[in-house]
Amino acid sequence: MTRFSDLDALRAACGTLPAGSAAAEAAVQARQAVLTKPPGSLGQLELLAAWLARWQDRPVPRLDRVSVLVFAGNHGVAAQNVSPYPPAVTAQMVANFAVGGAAISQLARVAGAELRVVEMNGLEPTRDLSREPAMDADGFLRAVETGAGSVAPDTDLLCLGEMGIGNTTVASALCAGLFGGPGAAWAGRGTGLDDEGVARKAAVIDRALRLHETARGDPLEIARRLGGLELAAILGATLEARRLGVPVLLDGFVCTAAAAPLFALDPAALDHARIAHRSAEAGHRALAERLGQEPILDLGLRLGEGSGAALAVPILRASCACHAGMASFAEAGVSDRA
Ligand SMILES: O=C(O)c1ccc[n+]([C@@H]2O[C@H](COP(=O)([O-])O)[C@@H](O)[C@H]2O)c1
Ligand SMILES: Cc1cc2nc[nH]c2cc1C
Repeated sequence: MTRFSDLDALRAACGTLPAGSAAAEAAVQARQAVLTKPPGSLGQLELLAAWLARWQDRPVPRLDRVSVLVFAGNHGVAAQNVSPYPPAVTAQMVANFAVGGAAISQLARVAGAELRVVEMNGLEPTRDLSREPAMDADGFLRAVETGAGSVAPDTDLLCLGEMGIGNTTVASALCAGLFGGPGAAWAGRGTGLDDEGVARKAAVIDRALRLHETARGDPLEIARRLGGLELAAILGATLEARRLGVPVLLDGFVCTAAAAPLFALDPAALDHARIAHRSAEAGHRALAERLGQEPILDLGLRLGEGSGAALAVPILRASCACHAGMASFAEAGVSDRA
């Protein structure tokens, strides 16, 4: 079990990341070139097979064991009237996950993935980040460790998701803290705020940015002050997956923001993690661009729970099936001359 004694220990772990297998990626590219299709004609499916191979360190990638991990947490900033829903909904939805009644329950089943839900700190809220740091160092580091400790080493693909009323405010504050810009540049409707609600949310974020100004330039300190427990767990799980050779699908805006401090520390730190879909939440387009990623899907979802990540799994399964199962030109007796 990974333990981090202090923020410096975590920062050091973020500075020593495996680079993935260039040989496995090259093997996929070589095989793609002889399969019965014009070069490049499977588009993203070809690129995704190569990506999986690199991070699984397998010349023929596979998806036998796909896991969806949903971290749930509550947020002190929810007291600022930044969500249309009360924090009690977080626990109610966790109960709904347990009995299979949530969207992610169905989407994980469709994806052929195991679903696990991790309640952070008994769903006790963090402190209100517009008034004080959301977490102390110990609380932040234990949450990162919980995330890291939730990743099973034999996982072929890890889908990350979250549940937490108020956490689009947290994610927006985190983005503004990491990448700059006022609250208004990152605040969106979340679960359904009206225009007045979005303006209130932006003002709450601006207050938080002023309060935590001294943390600017220190991504982990920003994650501690302007983040949340389930976001810290997502950061920890993403980091541990890199160490274990497990490719990651990040769900929408909240998940991507949670992993973004790793990118701010090292722009290569999320090379093993793909944004599964572009959320309709306002800040997600700019965030994906900031991370240099084009999301795999764009279906207008704005749910969270890992829903977009689970939805991308069948695309990756198709990518693996074509790569492993297609015939070569020689095997099929098809002319490879254009
Ligand atoms: O991640 C996203 O793209 C996303 C966009 C809109 C809403 N959510 C979900 O909605 C909840 C947070 O919304 P809110 O309005 O309470 O801040 C939380 O449970 C998230 O999973 C998530
Ligand atoms: C009902 C509901 C379901 C959710 N799933 C993720 N965030 C959510 C927020 C609400 C309000």
